[in-house]
Amino acid sequence: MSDTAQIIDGKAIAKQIRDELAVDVVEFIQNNSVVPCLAAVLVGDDPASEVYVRNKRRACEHVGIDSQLHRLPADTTQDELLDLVAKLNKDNEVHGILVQLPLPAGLDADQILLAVSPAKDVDAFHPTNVGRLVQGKPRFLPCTPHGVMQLLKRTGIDTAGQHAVVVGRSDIVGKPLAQLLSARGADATVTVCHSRTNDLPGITRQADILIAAIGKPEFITGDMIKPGAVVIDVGVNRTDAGLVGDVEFESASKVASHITPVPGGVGPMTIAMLLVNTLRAAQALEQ
Ligand SMILES: NC(=O)C1=CN([C@@H]2O[C@H](COP(=O)(O)OP(=O)(O)OC[C@H]3O[C@@H](n4cnc5c(N)ncnc54)[C@H](OP(=O)(O)O)[C@@H]3O)[C@@H](O)[C@H]2O)C=CC1
Ligand SMILES: Nc1nc(=O)c2c([nH]1)NC[C@@H]1CN(c3ccc(C(=O)N[C@@H](CCC(=O)O)C(=O)O)cc3)C=[N+]21
Ligand SMILES: [Mg+2]
Repeated sequence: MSDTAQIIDGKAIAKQIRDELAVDVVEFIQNNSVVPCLAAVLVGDDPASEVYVRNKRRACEHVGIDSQLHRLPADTTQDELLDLVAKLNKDNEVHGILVQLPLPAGLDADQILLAVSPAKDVDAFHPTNVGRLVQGKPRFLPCTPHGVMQLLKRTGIDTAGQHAVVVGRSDIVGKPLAQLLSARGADATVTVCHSRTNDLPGITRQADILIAAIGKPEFITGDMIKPGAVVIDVGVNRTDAGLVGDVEFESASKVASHITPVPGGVGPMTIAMLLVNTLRAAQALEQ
């Protein structure tokens, strides 16, 4: 076995997906005389959110999808935000709606996400879309989990029968990813870990596929990884040393067979899958 893992190049794979999508967008525009459009809602001035929203809009532009940015001040009220969402729901020019999280303190994210029309819910955060996913009848796949599945698929990693360990159980990443990995077709055997898990290293060392979605810089170290495992790092943590994942890349890459870098791993895939969902929303709404 080699002592250096193969790097899974999320940036390159995301570009490949965007290039494929750009062709479909052209065809959609020719057939419908309508340009797919994503509306992003950004409340307050969280610097990380600014970066993500800027990246999302740039990616839209590259594939021929229109984007709108609705900026609201940090002191926006729940009713003002609900009004904007209602307006976007009704707007026939808008196919996808994304309310950037986290929302400033005082706003109730659950109520806002519930107000987004499920047909325009390109994040797949609405309870209807979450329920459809769990029932195996998804309309949209959640972007980050779908991005992870595409990374595995396009790297030629077969998940069937493999033990996938997901560290993290958030609604955005851990939970839906466990769902996708264990779904018929993907067929992994999934263990979900969290902050109350006993003997985490003992469990992560059993993983054929280890996914870190924790939000703690370099938390997963090489000694927690089974030799030859595939390691997917979802974490994005800003530290004094720059942007790092939830995996200590240096030690992990000596043990793993494949590993995603941060940046340039899962992050660009999340954005690519958002664009895929926006075209899908436009196709369903315009047909
Ligand atoms: N690349 C991308 O596109 C995206 C990246 N991210 C990044 O992924 C990371 C996770 O995000 P998100 O899921 O939203 O985070 P959350 O904070 O919502 O969830 C973190 C999860 O990690 C678990 N956890 C925390 N500490 C430990 C520990 N010591 N041992 C085991 N489990 C632990 C928590 O457990 P418990 O439930 O018990 O609290 C929780 O389930 C972040 O770095 C975020 O920035 C997020 C979205 C997209
Ligand atoms: N409604 C909503 N939908 C989301 O999908 C959503 C959200 N809210 N809130 C925050 C998280 C986080 N997230 C990322 C998207 C892109 C990168 C990304 O592009 N990362 C680059 C680096 C970017 C940088 O330099 O900061 C990379 O990893 O290479 C990271 C994280 C989406 N999220
Ligand atoms: Mg990344």
